[in-house]
Amino acid sequence: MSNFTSVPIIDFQRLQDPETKVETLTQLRDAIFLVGFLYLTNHGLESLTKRAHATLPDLFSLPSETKERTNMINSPSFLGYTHLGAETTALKTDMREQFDFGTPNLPPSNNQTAPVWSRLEGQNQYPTPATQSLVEEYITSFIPLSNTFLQYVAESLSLPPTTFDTYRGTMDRLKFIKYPPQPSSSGENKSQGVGPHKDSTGLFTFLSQDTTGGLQVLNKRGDWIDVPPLEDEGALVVNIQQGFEAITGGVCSATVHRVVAPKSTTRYSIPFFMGIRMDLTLSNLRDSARHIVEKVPVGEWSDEDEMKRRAEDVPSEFLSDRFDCFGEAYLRNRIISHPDVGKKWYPELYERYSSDPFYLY
Ligand SMILES: O=C(O)CCC(=O)C(=O)O
Ligand SMILES: [Fe+2]
Repeated sequence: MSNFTSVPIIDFQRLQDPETKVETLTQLRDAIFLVGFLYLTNHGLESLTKRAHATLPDLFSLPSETKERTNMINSPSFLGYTHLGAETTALKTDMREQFDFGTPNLPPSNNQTAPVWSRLEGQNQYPTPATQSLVEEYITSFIPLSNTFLQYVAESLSLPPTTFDTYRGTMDRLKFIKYPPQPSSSGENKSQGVGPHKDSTGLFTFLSQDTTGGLQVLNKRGDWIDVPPLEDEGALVVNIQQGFEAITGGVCSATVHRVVAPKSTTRYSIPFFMGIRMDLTLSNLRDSARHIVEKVPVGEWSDEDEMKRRAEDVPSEFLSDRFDCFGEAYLRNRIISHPDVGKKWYPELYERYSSDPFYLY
């Protein structure tokens, strides 16, 4: 990551228009290489995201018994409701409330010998039928957008458009999040909406945020850079996840980000997390990294050595030999973020991960 001071804007229509495509692919490549975050405008799903946001105040105002009936504690797949204060990031409590959903109607895995992480793909818990239809429509609409985007990313790196298609997982994730206001008097401990992290469940995240603000990304100098809502309210914030970082050997790194809790208004956001194949092993990842990195032209980069170094020794937990495959690293992330759920469904892994400092951050 370089010392960027703002997040670039990529116009999706200009990527699709043959007249402007080449120029926009260059902007996309710079956003991917240098920042790891971008705004995506004119993507065509603006009315859907607007409609989804309009439902969130009522959804979160449902009686707590209704929300609690869908508590994530019921789900070995970490799908469902998380009340305020039940999630931890970077060892601190996040001041947010949320519903996690996954791609609906996946075939159930009945295989007794399936690896433990295959339980991450499971059934949703819906608080209302209206939420179910909204979630189904939302995920079904974001799958083609994210797939097309992934092909443009490949093209922007001078790779064939389908280069990353085989890494695509079967389950994407969607979250509806509420950040209630935390007045300054509530103390330093409560200013964390979500703590510093890299997204860890897949390839790219597509986030729809409201007009409140609070999302920040970390540049190489260690400065937190604001990612404010744009005047174009339909813009999505897109960022690289650890899965994409791993398959590109760190050439495209996942940028650390956080949300500072709002002081006086409620903030809502909706991230869609594009899934990655969970059976990828460390050697698959290393091979793909080598194969992809070799082809990415670094010539125009001002600092070729920096690029090579990143490609070789990126500190990605998904390239760590502590984990056999991506699904295992992903499961560890879920267990650390939602310790109560982890303890219930995966007691041995919970013990291992929570007693070894390596696993905690
Ligand atoms: O709410 C946001 O703006 C970001 C949320 C986020 O980073 C996450 O849930 O991974
Ligand atoms: Fe995130």
